[in-house]
Amino acid sequence: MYSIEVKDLTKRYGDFTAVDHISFKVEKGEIFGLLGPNGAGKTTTIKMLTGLTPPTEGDAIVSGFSVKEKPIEVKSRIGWISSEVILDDDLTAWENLEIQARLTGVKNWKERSLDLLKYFGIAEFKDRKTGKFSTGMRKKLEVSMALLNSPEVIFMDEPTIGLDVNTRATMWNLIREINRDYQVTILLTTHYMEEADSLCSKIGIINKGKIIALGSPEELKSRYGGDMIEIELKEKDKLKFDIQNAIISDSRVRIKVNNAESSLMDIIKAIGDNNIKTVRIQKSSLDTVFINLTGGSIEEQDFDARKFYAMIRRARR
Ligand SMILES: Nc1ncnc2c1ncn2[C@@H]1O[C@H](COP(=O)(O)OP(=O)(O)OP(=O)(O)O)[C@@H](O)[C@H]1O
Repeated sequence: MYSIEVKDLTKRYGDFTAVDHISFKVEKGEIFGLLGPNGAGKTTTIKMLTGLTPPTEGDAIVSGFSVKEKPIEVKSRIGWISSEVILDDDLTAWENLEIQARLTGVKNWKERSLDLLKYFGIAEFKDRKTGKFSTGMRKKLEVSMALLNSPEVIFMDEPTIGLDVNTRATMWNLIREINRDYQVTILLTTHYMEEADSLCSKIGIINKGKIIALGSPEELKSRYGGDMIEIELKEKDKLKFDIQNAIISDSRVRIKVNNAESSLMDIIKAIGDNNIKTVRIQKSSLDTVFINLTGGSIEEQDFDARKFYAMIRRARR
């Protein structure tokens, strides 16, 4: 049984195709990750799946309703957590919950809110203004708000972007716990490989509006993975020959191999150990999957996004 069925979903802005005929299914109770770099089309996909923007072509059935034909029914049955600020800092946690209840038409919101605040261990702070909340508490409140209408599916757009390592770990636990305890299906977007790898039972890798690979993290790694040897050269001009499967950018050479340990000595000999500054081995990961599929890494393509979100965080303080 599926909570989400996406078929040829497409969004065009004028001549530009932001999301290009994507199709995938998310089983009930699954944590599905849409993994891709900045500008890949993740937010646009979430906006279509949550009924916020209509698709140009294709459709998706979310919680039994078409996002194209019945966006209001979809909206009332789902939870949504965006990467942007959604709490009103001048209001208390309780007041934020009340607004959410009114927006989503939840009748028994007081009882449900208290249960959720207790579940997340923040009930004692319910009358405190959220401006005084720590980032971890804010995340717990945001998740409580998304669960208020007892949704079958929760959408999370970049749920841990800009969070420090500890808060990110807290958020990962929250996601696993609500998936287990509230049996909620979760579709999250991320550009963090380790996040998709650790949390998601199934991943769709999205790049330039297209899903380029679909499967469990293990399936993707065994199908498209491989080890990566990364060598930093002392002088890049001295590299006078071609190395098979090498990606060269400035003084950095990345070489895809089946097994790093068994290929390393030959590669070092070929480059010449007097021209090598550092050597790093990366075992098969979703990063190598992405590099193998696109020729570049997600991190490199995401430089601007991270700067942008760091700026938002600074502005928020
Ligand atoms: N309203 C819009 N009008 C025109 N182009 C848009 C609009 N919204 C998004 N785009 C473009 O569509 C592409 C996909 O954007 P989207 O925000 O979905 O990407 P993303 O994968 O979520 O990346 P990010 O991590 O930056 O949010 C980008 O090139 C973006 O500039």
